[in-house]
Amino acid sequence: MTDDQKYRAAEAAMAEVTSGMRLGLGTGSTAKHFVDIVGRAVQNGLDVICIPTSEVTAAQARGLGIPLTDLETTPELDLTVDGADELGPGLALIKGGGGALLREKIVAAASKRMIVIADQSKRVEVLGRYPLPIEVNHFGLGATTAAIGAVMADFNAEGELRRRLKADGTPFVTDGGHAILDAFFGRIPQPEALAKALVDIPGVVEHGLFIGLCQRAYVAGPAGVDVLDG
Ligand SMILES: O=C[C@H](O)[C@H](O)[C@H](O)COP(=O)(O)O
Repeated sequence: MTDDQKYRAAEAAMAEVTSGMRLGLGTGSTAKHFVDIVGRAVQNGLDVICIPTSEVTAAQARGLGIPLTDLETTPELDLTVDGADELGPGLALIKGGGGALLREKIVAAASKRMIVIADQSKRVEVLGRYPLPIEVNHFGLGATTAAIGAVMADFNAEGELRRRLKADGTPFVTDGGHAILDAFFGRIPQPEALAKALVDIPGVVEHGLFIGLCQRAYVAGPAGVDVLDG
Protein backbone atom coordinates (compact mmCIF):
# COMPACT_ATOMS: atom_id res chain seq x y z
CA MET A 1 0.00 0.00 0.00
CA THR A 2 2.70 2.47 1.02
CA ASP A 3 4.81 1.49 -1.96
CA ASP A 4 1.83 2.08 -4.22
CA GLN A 5 1.45 5.56 -2.69
CA LYS A 6 5.16 6.23 -3.27
CA TYR A 7 4.71 5.25 -6.91
CA ARG A 8 1.66 7.48 -7.33
CA ALA A 9 3.46 10.48 -5.82
CA ALA A 10 6.37 9.88 -8.21
CA GLU A 11 4.01 9.58 -11.17
CA ALA A 12 2.24 12.84 -10.22
CA ALA A 13 5.55 14.72 -10.08
CA MET A 14 6.19 13.83 -13.74
CA ALA A 15 3.68 16.60 -14.56
CA GLU A 16 6.53 19.02 -13.72
CA VAL A 17 9.03 17.45 -16.14
CA THR A 18 9.42 18.70 -19.71
CA SER A 19 11.91 18.05 -22.48
CA GLY A 20 15.06 20.13 -22.29
CA MET A 21 15.18 20.10 -18.48
CA ARG A 22 18.26 19.61 -16.34
CA LEU A 23 17.01 17.32 -13.59
CA GLY A 24 18.27 16.28 -10.14
CA LEU A 25 17.41 12.69 -9.30
CA GLY A 26 16.84 11.88 -5.62
CA THR A 27 17.70 8.79 -3.61
CA GLY A 28 15.60 6.27 -1.69
CA SER A 29 12.64 3.98 -2.28
CA THR A 30 10.30 6.80 -3.44
CA ALA A 31 12.85 8.50 -5.68
CA LYS A 32 13.63 5.08 -7.17
CA HIS A 33 10.10 5.00 -8.62
CA PHE A 34 10.61 8.47 -10.08
CA VAL A 35 13.89 7.40 -11.72
CA ASP A 36 12.14 4.35 -13.20
CA ILE A 37 9.41 6.58 -14.64
CA VAL A 38 11.97 9.05 -16.04
CA GLY A 39 13.85 6.11 -17.56
CA ARG A 40 10.73 4.92 -19.38
CA ALA A 41 10.01 8.48 -20.56
CA VAL A 42 13.59 8.83 -21.88
CA GLN A 43 13.18 5.57 -23.79
CA ASN A 44 10.03 7.15 -25.29
CA GLY A 45 11.82 10.34 -26.36
CA LEU A 46 11.97 12.65 -23.31
CA ASP A 47 15.09 14.79 -23.67
CA VAL A 48 16.54 15.50 -20.21
CA ILE A 49 19.98 15.52 -18.65
CA CYS A 50 20.25 14.43 -15.04
CA ILE A 51 22.44 14.59 -11.96
CA PRO A 52 22.01 11.70 -9.50
CA THR A 53 22.28 12.30 -5.74
CA SER A 54 23.98 8.99 -4.90
CA GLU A 55 26.00 6.19 -6.43
CA VAL A 56 22.91 3.95 -6.11
CA THR A 57 20.76 6.36 -8.11
CA ALA A 58 23.59 6.87 -10.62
CA ALA A 59 23.76 3.09 -11.24
CA GLN A 60 19.97 2.87 -11.61
CA ALA A 61 19.89 5.82 -14.05
CA ARG A 62 22.77 4.45 -16.13
CA GLY A 63 20.99 1.09 -16.34
CA LEU A 64 17.90 2.84 -17.71
CA GLY A 65 19.86 4.83 -20.29
CA ILE A 66 19.19 8.22 -18.66
CA PRO A 67 21.81 10.77 -19.80
CA LEU A 68 23.88 11.99 -16.84
CA THR A 69 26.01 15.03 -16.18
CA ASP A 70 27.66 16.59 -13.13
CA LEU A 71 27.68 19.92 -11.34
CA GLU A 72 31.03 20.88 -12.89
CA THR A 73 29.57 20.74 -16.40
CA THR A 74 26.04 21.76 -15.36
CA PRO A 75 26.16 23.89 -12.20
CA GLU A 76 22.47 24.88 -12.32
CA LEU A 77 19.49 22.54 -12.56
CA ASP A 78 15.87 23.28 -13.42
CA LEU A 79 14.28 20.81 -11.03
CA THR A 80 15.16 18.17 -8.44
CA VAL A 81 12.66 15.51 -7.40
CA ASP A 82 13.48 13.62 -4.21
CA GLY A 83 11.89 11.74 -1.31
CA ALA A 84 11.96 12.72 2.37
CA ASP A 85 11.90 11.05 5.76
CA GLU A 86 9.68 13.76 7.26
CA LEU A 87 7.74 16.63 5.77
CA GLY A 88 6.83 19.36 8.27
CA PRO A 89 5.29 22.84 8.30
CA GLY A 90 6.53 25.15 5.54
CA LEU A 91 7.82 22.09 3.67
CA ALA A 92 10.79 21.83 6.04
CA LEU A 93 12.21 18.33 5.70
CA ILE A 94 14.27 15.69 7.41
CA LYS A 95 16.30 13.74 4.86
CA GLY A 96 19.21 11.33 4.94
CA GLY A 97 17.60 8.10 6.08
CA GLY A 98 19.48 6.47 3.21
CA GLY A 99 22.65 8.41 3.95
CA ALA A 100 22.54 10.55 0.79
CA LEU A 101 21.86 13.90 2.50
CA LEU A 102 25.07 15.68 1.48
CA ARG A 103 24.74 15.15 -2.26
CA GLU A 104 20.97 15.60 -2.01
CA LYS A 105 21.35 19.00 -0.37
CA ILE A 106 24.03 20.16 -2.82
CA VAL A 107 21.87 19.12 -5.79
CA ALA A 108 18.68 20.64 -4.30
CA ALA A 109 20.50 23.92 -3.62
CA ALA A 110 21.76 23.99 -7.22
CA SER A 111 18.19 23.60 -8.52
CA LYS A 112 15.70 26.35 -9.34
CA ARG A 113 13.00 24.13 -7.82
CA MET A 114 12.95 21.13 -5.52
CA ILE A 115 9.92 18.88 -5.30
CA VAL A 116 9.38 16.21 -2.69
CA ILE A 117 7.45 13.03 -3.39
CA ALA A 118 6.15 11.05 -0.43
CA ASP A 119 3.46 8.82 0.98
CA GLN A 120 1.29 10.42 3.63
CA SER A 121 3.10 8.69 6.52
CA LYS A 122 5.91 11.23 6.06
CA ARG A 123 3.76 14.25 7.02
CA VAL A 124 4.26 15.57 10.57
CA GLU A 125 3.12 18.58 12.61
CA VAL A 126 6.56 18.93 14.22
CA LEU A 127 9.80 17.53 12.80
CA GLY A 128 11.97 15.22 14.90
CA ARG A 129 10.20 11.93 15.45
CA TYR A 130 12.46 10.54 12.73
CA PRO A 131 16.08 10.55 13.97
CA LEU A 132 18.02 13.41 12.37
CA PRO A 133 20.93 12.13 10.23
CA ILE A 134 24.14 14.13 10.72
CA GLU A 135 27.10 13.46 8.40
CA VAL A 136 30.44 13.87 10.16
CA ASN A 137 34.10 13.64 9.26
CA HIS A 138 35.93 10.60 10.62
CA PHE A 139 38.75 12.78 11.93
CA GLY A 140 37.76 13.99 15.38
CA LEU A 141 34.67 11.79 15.52
CA GLY A 142 34.74 11.60 19.33
CA ALA A 143 34.98 15.37 19.79
CA THR A 144 32.35 16.04 17.12
CA THR A 145 30.02 13.49 18.72
CA ALA A 146 30.42 15.19 22.11
CA ALA A 147 29.72 18.62 20.59
CA ILE A 148 26.57 17.34 18.88
CA GLY A 149 25.51 15.77 22.19
CA ALA A 150 25.81 19.17 23.86
CA VAL A 151 23.63 20.75 21.16
CA MET A 152 21.08 17.97 21.64
CA ALA A 153 20.94 18.78 25.37
CA ASP A 154 20.47 22.49 24.58
CA PHE A 155 17.56 21.60 22.30
CA ASN A 156 15.95 19.22 24.83
CA ALA A 157 16.47 16.09 22.77
CA GLU A 158 14.41 13.18 24.07
CA GLY A 159 16.76 10.41 22.93
CA GLU A 160 20.32 9.46 22.20
CA LEU A 161 22.91 9.99 19.49
CA ARG A 162 23.89 6.80 17.67
CA ARG A 163 26.51 6.03 15.07
CA ARG A 164 24.77 4.49 12.09
CA LEU A 165 25.72 0.89 11.36
CA LYS A 166 25.06 -1.34 8.39
CA ALA A 167 23.00 -4.50 8.71
CA ASP A 168 26.20 -6.50 9.30
CA GLY A 169 27.11 -4.31 12.28
CA THR A 170 29.98 -2.45 10.61
CA PRO A 171 29.92 1.38 10.41
CA PHE A 172 27.90 2.95 7.61
CA VAL A 173 30.04 5.11 5.30
CA THR A 174 28.49 7.69 2.97
CA ASP A 175 29.29 8.18 -0.72
CA GLY A 176 31.53 11.05 0.44
CA GLY A 177 33.46 8.73 2.80
CA HIS A 178 32.01 10.10 6.05
CA ALA A 179 30.19 8.66 9.08
CA ILE A 180 26.53 9.23 9.94
CA LEU A 181 25.25 9.96 13.45
CA ASP A 182 21.49 9.63 14.01
CA ALA A 183 20.19 12.12 16.58
CA PHE A 184 16.93 11.21 18.33
CA PHE A 185 15.34 14.57 19.13
CA GLY A 186 11.71 13.50 19.39
CA ARG A 187 10.61 17.07 18.62
CA ILE A 188 12.37 19.83 16.69
CA PRO A 189 10.12 22.87 17.14
CA GLN A 190 12.88 25.29 16.01
CA PRO A 191 14.56 23.63 13.00
CA GLU A 192 16.28 26.84 11.80
CA ALA A 193 18.02 27.40 15.14
CA LEU A 194 19.05 23.74 15.35
CA ALA A 195 20.39 23.79 11.78
CA LYS A 196 22.55 26.78 12.62
CA ALA A 197 23.87 25.21 15.83
CA LEU A 198 24.82 22.02 13.96
CA VAL A 199 26.66 23.68 11.07
CA ASP A 200 28.66 25.71 13.59
CA ILE A 201 30.27 22.47 14.90
CA PRO A 202 33.63 21.72 13.24
CA GLY A 203 33.53 18.18 11.88
CA VAL A 204 29.84 18.32 10.94
CA VAL A 205 29.85 17.95 7.17
CA GLU A 206 26.06 18.30 6.72
CA HIS A 207 22.80 17.57 8.50
CA GLY A 208 19.47 16.30 7.27
CA LEU A 209 17.37 19.41 7.95
CA PHE A 210 16.31 20.84 4.58
CA ILE A 211 14.81 24.27 5.27
CA GLY A 212 13.65 26.65 2.55
CA LEU A 213 14.81 24.29 -0.19
CA CYS A 214 11.56 22.54 -1.13
CA GLN A 215 8.87 24.47 -3.03
CA ARG A 216 6.27 21.75 -3.56
CA ALA A 217 5.36 18.28 -2.32
CA TYR A 218 3.27 15.55 -3.93
CA VAL A 219 1.93 13.51 -1.02
CA ALA A 220 -0.02 10.36 -1.83
CA GLY A 221 -2.67 8.81 0.41
CA PRO A 222 -5.53 6.35 -0.08
CA ALA A 223 -7.78 9.08 -1.52
CA GLY A 224 -5.28 10.44 -4.05
CA VAL A 225 -2.30 12.77 -4.34
CA ASP A 226 -2.24 16.12 -2.51
CA VAL A 227 -0.14 18.97 -3.85
CA LEU A 228 1.37 21.12 -1.08
CA ASP A 229 3.12 24.40 -1.85
CA GLY A 230 5.67 25.95 0.49
O1 LIG B 1 19.27 9.56 2.16
C1 LIG B 1 18.17 9.28 1.70
C2 LIG B 1 17.17 10.24 1.28
O2 LIG B 1 17.15 11.43 2.00
C3 LIG B 1 15.77 9.71 1.04
O3 LIG B 1 15.16 10.59 0.16
C4 LIG B 1 14.92 9.61 2.27
O4 LIG B 1 15.58 8.79 3.21
C5 LIG B 1 13.53 9.02 1.96
O5 LIG B 1 13.67 7.72 1.49
P1 LIG B 1 12.41 6.80 1.19
O6 LIG B 1 11.75 7.34 -0.02
O7 LIG B 1 13.02 5.43 0.96
O8 LIG B 1 11.54 6.82 2.41
